[in-house]
Formats: sequence, structure tokens, C-alpha cells
Amino acid sequence: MLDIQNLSHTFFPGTPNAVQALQGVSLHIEEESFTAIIGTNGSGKSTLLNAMSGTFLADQGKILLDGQDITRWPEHRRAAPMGRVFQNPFAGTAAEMTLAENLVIAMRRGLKRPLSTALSRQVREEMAERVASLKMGLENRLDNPIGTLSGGQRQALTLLMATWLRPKLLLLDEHTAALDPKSAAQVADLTRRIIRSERLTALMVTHSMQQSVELPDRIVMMHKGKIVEDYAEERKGRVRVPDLMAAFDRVKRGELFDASVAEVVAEQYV
Ligand SMILES: Nc1ncnc2c1ncn2[C@@H]1O[C@H](COP(=O)(O)OP(=O)(O)OP(=O)(O)O)[C@@H](O)[C@H]1O
Repeated sequence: MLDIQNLSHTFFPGTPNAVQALQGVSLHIEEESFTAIIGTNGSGKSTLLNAMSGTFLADQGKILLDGQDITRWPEHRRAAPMGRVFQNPFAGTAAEMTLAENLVIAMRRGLKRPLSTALSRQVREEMAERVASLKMGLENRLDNPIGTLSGGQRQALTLLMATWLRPKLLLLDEHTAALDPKSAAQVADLTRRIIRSERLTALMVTHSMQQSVELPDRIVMMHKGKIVEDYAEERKGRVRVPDLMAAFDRVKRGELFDASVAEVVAEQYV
């Protein structure tokens, strides 16, 4: 479904501030799988997501989505097959527009037709039904500005918008990190429900070890622009938070250099 081949990117190349944010990252993502990307600060997690969504064009490497080479596609062209939720609950929605108007934009993502906010009764009913599935009572507030919602409610709605048209790929960039613990748990639970029920392919950057153990099928760990660990299938089933903490320690001590070395080292620990 998604194939990232040898992706590299350097910010400010050839200057004293050069940062090798991605160094030959290769990653194959299966259809309908849910992968968490964890890693040390500045390890390149968000840069990897940004490279996929086309925020910038990577210096080297290839990105294939469903066999199609999208490496040079501009960001707006990738917006049709990719849904995205950011850390900031205020990103991705228009505060002064109503919930219904924001949802109309989500429903028409990638279409070239002009935006009209006039809604048929049928569309409004579908909207109310899907918003009700969030179990936050927001179906009664469709005509309120989205700016009146709490951070958690807004992030739940953003998630619904990002997945409305069943994207080929859902990218979640620390989307619960800015929320209070209760809202974060609620949005995490909703994330799992939507990904499972819509059978989405998703990638989630997170700093929460607990979340990465509980939610996805696979955990990929990054450090200094490289993938240093990859917990999939039975290894993912067995891994617990202390194992991840131990892997972080090994990364910091320089014992894990890339995923092939990590395989060998990790077998001794998990
Ligand atoms: N637009 C940019 N311009 C310059 N440098 C950047 C840019 N985006 C990221 N970087 C640098 O690239 C490196 C990787 O950053 P990135 O945000 O991908 O890390 P991260 O793993 O998501 O970190 P964190 O967990 O702290 O959010 C960092 O050194 C960062 O400062």
C-alpha cells in the first residue's frame, strides 16, 4: 500500500545549520494496518510524515502509494488520498465556520466543484448521524462555530473530517498530545474505533509509550533520522512499555544503529 524507499532529507544543506532529518528511511506499510512512529526528540518523526504528505519534497528516495509514484506530487494533490490530523486542535478547521460548514469542506476534499454550504436534508442527516457516532453530543451543535468547541471535541471532529472520505492513508501527528488526559484518552479511543471500523491504513506519531503499545498493530522507532526498531506481529504483541523504555536507553547508548541491527539486539530483550 505505502512504500517508502531510501528517503533522505537535509534542511539547510551546505550551511553550518544543516540537519540530516531523514537518512535513508525505508518502510513498507501494509493495507489496513495501523503503525505508531515513536522516537527521541528531533529523530525525524514529523519530518517523515511531512515528507509523505508533501509539505516539502524529499532530497532523495521514493514514495509509492498503491504502486503510484507520488514522490514529486505537490501537497494539494496528495490531500485527496491522505487525511491528516495535527497536534494543534486549531489546525485543519476554520474556527469561525460552523461544524456543518467545516464538514462540507471535508466531504468535498479533493473535488474541483465550487464550495456551496447549502445542504440537502439527506446530507444533513448523514452528517448528524456520523457526528453522533463521536458520542459527544455534537450532533446538536452543527450550526455553532467550530471555535466554540473544546480542544478534545475539536480534535474528534477533525479526526472525523480527515476520515470522512476514507483516505488511502491517515496521518496522525501527535494528535492527542495537546489535550488534557481525559480528552486524550477519549480521542485515542475514537481513533482506534474509526481506524478499525473504516479499515483504514494509518500512521501515528506519538510520544506516548502506553498509546503505542495499546492502539496500533506495529511500532517503528526512529533515532537521528533512521529507523532503529520495528515491532510487528508477535513481537508487537509481546512488547510492553518497559521494553520500549529499554530500547530507548539502548538507542541513547548508541547500541541500535538501524533496524537490521535492532532485530538482532531486540531479540535478546523482548
Ligand atoms: N522545516 C524545518 N526546517 C529546518 N529544520 C527542521 C525543519 N523541520 C524539522 N527540522 C529539524 O529536523 C530534525 C527532525 O525534526 P522532527 O520535527 O521531524 O523531529 P521529531 O522526531 O518529530 O521531534 P519531536 O519528537 O521533538 O517532535 C530536527 O533537528 C528539527 O529541528
